[in-house]
Amino acid sequence: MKLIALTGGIASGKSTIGRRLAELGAVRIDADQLAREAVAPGSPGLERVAERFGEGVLGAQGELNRAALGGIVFGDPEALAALNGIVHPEVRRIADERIAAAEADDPEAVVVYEIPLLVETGAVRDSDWDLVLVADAPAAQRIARMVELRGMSEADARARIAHQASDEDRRAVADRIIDTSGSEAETLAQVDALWSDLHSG
Ligand SMILES: CC(C)(COP(=O)(O)OP(=O)(O)OC[C@H]1O[C@@H](n2cnc3c(N)ncnc32)[C@H](O)[C@@H]1O)[C@@H](O)C(=O)NCCC(=O)NCCS
Ligand SMILES: Nc1ncnc2c1ncn2[C@@H]1O[C@H](COP(=O)(O)OP(=O)(O)OP(=O)(O)O)[C@@H](O)[C@H]1O
Repeated sequence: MKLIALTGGIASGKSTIGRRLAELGAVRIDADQLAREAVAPGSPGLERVAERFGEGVLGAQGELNRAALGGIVFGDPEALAALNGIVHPEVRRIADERIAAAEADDPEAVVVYEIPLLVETGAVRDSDWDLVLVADAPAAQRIARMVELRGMSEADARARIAHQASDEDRRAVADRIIDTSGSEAETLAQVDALWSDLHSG
């Protein structure tokens, strides 16, 4: 098995790269999705979140009210650390389970773990990555994408970026960088080249 960590700042093209790798045959695991599973309705994770942050973070159907919880934790580092302490170990546990299952299914599998907060959560040190892959485009371009493609305000887009690790910090842990500042076709061509490198020698 080859285990790849895929990270990048917001709107840097991670999902575009992850989807292409999956089309080429990789097993794709998405940390954001696992973080949602960790606090799914009825999960022990959600129960702990409600104990810590109060019933006000639950919706009418007992589901997580993400906006309410976001309002509490983004702006209160202690609260965010408490939330991370509940969610991240669970994400890690599920990820390890999925990675082991992929390897059991195919010992030659390429597994791509898409994790936006690879640097921020310290996960870059936690696992034995065969390759750390970083999607990289200038912040100004990513802001333009968030504004034009997602209808976000420029101020919101800037605030999201300001909360994340810096491009320099991500580049410092990269084994390979995909430059996503060009066209989407240029991004995909770099992914295809990476895939053939993975399978040669
Ligand atoms: C607080 C929550 C419920 C808010 O949900 P919401 O859907 O409103 O926002 P979303 O998850 O899209 O996050 C928005 C942005 O905040 C940043 N962010 C999210 N979680 C974290 C975190 N733990 N630390 C730092 N930044 C974070 C990211 O840059 C992200 O792009 C949610 O972010 C959450 O559960 N976070 C903790 C779990 C986590 O770390 N998730 C990230 C994947 S491991
Ligand atoms: N060269 C490029 N490479 C990748 N994506 C591009 C490129 N040019 C434009 N885009 C567009 O930029 C947007 C961001 O891409 P994507 O969703 O893959 O990013 P992401 O890093 O997964 O985002 P998020 O952090 O918000 O999950 C998409 O709408 C994509 O079509």
